[in-house]
Amino acid sequence: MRTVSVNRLTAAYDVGPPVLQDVTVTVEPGRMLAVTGRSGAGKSTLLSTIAGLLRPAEGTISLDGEPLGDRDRAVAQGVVLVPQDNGLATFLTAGENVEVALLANGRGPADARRLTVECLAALGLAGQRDQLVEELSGGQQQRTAIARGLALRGDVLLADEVTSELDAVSRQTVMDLLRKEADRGAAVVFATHDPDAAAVCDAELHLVDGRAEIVRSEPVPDATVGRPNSSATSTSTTARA
Ligand SMILES: Nc1ncnc2c1ncn2[C@@H]1O[C@H](COP(=O)(O)OP(=O)(O)OP(=O)(O)O)[C@@H](O)[C@H]1O
Repeated sequence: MRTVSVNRLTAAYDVGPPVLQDVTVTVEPGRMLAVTGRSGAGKSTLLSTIAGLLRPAEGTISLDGEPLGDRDRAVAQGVVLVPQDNGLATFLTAGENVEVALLANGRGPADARRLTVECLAALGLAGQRDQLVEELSGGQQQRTAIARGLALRGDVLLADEVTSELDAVSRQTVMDLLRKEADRGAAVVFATHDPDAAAVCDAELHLVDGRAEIVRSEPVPDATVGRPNSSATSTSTTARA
């Protein structure tokens, strides 16, 4: 399992000013970091950069001290991304989406089938396995993407607003599953607008216009999804999550 170290990261797209500036954060195995901030603050950009989809303009990202490469290398390093737009192939079934990802990841067919069944069931989608993604509801699609991300058993799990279309019960299920991933030893980075979901994470990195402005580095006592949030904050820009 690997520690993610983001050190003085500045990131920019081809056009426009930097979207992230001087962001520093560490996520250790077994911990969950919430990345919060208003729409456009840079949450997805941070996750994309950790995923290897966007190269840092300045600063570094490393896994256990090993520099992160491009997306292919990040995949080989065990970095799993559940993207905001879910990234599913709509012309495949829910089961095929999960299974194909596992086969591409080097799992044998029997193992891929077993994990697919297990992970879809964990997300309450046992009955949707043979249904085309384009026929699923938005929330079911989101849960399928999470099932795929969990099935890959990454060392690092990047979950980009994966509870945005879910009802309270499903949201709680997903947060429990993300916690299980952390308990398995993964470093979990979870971008969210939801203060309750952020509060059940071990630390919180808050982005304002691409700068890390507020960081909570300790869990919120007794935090539960669905209850009012009472997140603590500090002024440090480094979270040892
Ligand atoms: N592919 C892109 N090319 C150019 N600019 C982009 C691209 N993707 C995002 N941006 C810009 O980067 C900034 C940060 O966007 P990002 O998607 O990271 O924010 P976010 O915090 O995830 O927002 P949201 O909560 O709405 O998903 C925004 O100003 C956005 O317009």
